[in-house]
Amino acid sequence: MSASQLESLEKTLETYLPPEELKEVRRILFGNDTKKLELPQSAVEAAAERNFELQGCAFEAAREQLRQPRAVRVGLIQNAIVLPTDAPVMEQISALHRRVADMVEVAALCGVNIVCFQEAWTMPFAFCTREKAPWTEFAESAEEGPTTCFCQELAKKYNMVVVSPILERDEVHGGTLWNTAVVVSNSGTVLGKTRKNHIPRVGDFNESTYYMEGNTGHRVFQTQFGKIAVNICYGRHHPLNWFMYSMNGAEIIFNPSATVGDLSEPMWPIEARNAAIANHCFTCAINRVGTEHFKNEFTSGDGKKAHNDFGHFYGSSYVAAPDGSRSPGLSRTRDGLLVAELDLNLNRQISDKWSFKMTGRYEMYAQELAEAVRHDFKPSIVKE
Ligand SMILES: NC(=O)NCCC(=O)O
Repeated sequence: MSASQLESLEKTLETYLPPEELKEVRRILFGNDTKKLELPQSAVEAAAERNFELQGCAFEAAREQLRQPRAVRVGLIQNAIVLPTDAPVMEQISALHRRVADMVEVAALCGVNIVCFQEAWTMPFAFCTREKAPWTEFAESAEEGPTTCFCQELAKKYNMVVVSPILERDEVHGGTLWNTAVVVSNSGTVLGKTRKNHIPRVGDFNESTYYMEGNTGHRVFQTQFGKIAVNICYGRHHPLNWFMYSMNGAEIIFNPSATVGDLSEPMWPIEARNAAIANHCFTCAINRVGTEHFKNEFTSGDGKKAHNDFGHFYGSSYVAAPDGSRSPGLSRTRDGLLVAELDLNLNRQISDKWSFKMTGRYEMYAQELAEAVRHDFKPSIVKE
């Protein structure tokens, strides 16, 4: 069986394990079971008609005496590109707008409050080619570009916060390019933008040809539905990156990504989940699906043969909670919408239980880190 044929880990476990064993395996692998979220029949039918997977689950928290539950519904959208990578740029963008609009409409039927798309969602993930044309033409203004205007319409129409990760062109700073997530409030105004802090230089992910390390720090966006942050793709390998969003108060951290099986699949289920545990918050990891073919061959700089594709983007988008539980993953092969209801009260409940924010020795780390980044740093090693 090829990597792109396996539907999902959960489906394989369900197919082959007897029910009692499956329950135990699920408990050990995935933590407390999430509740299945009943979704409207109209949404289920629309998803089937539009050929994408729809899953719903709920993370519950204990009832408290002084606080009401703080239920918020997030929607994670994963999708394949619609047109071939050599179709005209504007046609590719418009086709993706139409596809995602169809999926957001279903998210609205499911009562989603905050929706997040995958990294660089308006384009093929062409950074592997290291060619500038035509890929830089996909870049748009974060404030006024056609994609942001499109998201503003969706946000207003559905009273939904929209997190839209795009390739940004910043005309204020000489037309520079950035890997940026635009956060559009449910009122339709652009709340702000946040840029990818870390650039991969691994395998075919050589994105430094296109944009620089982000300069927006670890900002958190206060929305009507909670405080959110966006840790874009490769940032998920950096525990301190998650940590700093959490330090600024993030209750939900989205991780819009583009990554392939050969490179990262065993790490995928662990990293965002571990971040949720370590930072007492919810995390939402989103990855695109499909295999994208490029006209011109490129090499990975590893002595192997040149090729025309990255390999298989394995989807598997999921939500993780601060108690270590997680949602089922979306398919490895199909477009999908995951609707998860999160009771944000769980963050403080788990924080009160495990107290990582109290037991963390931040002053000590800060002091030692400040020393470690100096050019004349001497590692603290005790020798005989
Ligand atoms: N887009 C991106 O940052 N990909 C890097 C590969 C990975 O982090 O798995």
